[in-house]
Amino acid sequence: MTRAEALLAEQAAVWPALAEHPFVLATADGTLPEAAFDRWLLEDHAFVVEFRRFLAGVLTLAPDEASRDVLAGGIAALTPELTLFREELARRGLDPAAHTPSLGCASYTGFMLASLHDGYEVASAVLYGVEKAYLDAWTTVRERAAAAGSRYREFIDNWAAEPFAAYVADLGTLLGGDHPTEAQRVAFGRVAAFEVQFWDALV
Ligand SMILES: Cc1ncc(CN)c(N)n1
Repeated sequence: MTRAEALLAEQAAVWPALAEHPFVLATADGTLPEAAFDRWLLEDHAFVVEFRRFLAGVLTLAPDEASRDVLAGGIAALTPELTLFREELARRGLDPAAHTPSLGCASYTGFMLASLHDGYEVASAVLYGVEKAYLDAWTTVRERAAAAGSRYREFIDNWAAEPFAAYVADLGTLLGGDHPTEAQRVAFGRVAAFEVQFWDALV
């Protein structure tokens, strides 16, 4: 079992709640109220802004060029992702500069950025968890929404298509094949809990 598999296996009681969360299911079947999607757009835009700083920090900690190549690809992908957020926010008349992130969002991004001080092993486990959580949630949206089509197609394509799945697999590979360290296990558990509370706060 790889480190990534072991970390996920330990969260088997929590992880499925991400892909089965009411917010995710309502996004999939098209019943999500517009106001809830607006809330998510503002909160997740704020999250991604901080996430890019975190990812840049992980890149500076990475021990070799192969890892840095993977991480640099992740940073590059955030440019079109942020454009997608900002265009959708503008279409909806929402101003991200006027949005104060919730305490839950601020706690999550604060935890993420603080994990950089624990070094590459922990920060890379946090990164894997953050990205795997969205891959799994948005893959559920894609699978359930496929028949009906979706208003959220661009967001589905961002996180549930092959390039992102391949990137997340690469992030898992970067963790290596050993048993996770205790610090990685604790940090990964925190990511799972933060992801659930992020969705909970939006419904
Ligand atoms: C809360 C959250 N978790 C993960 C991701 C994927 N980077 C995100 N955009 N937002």
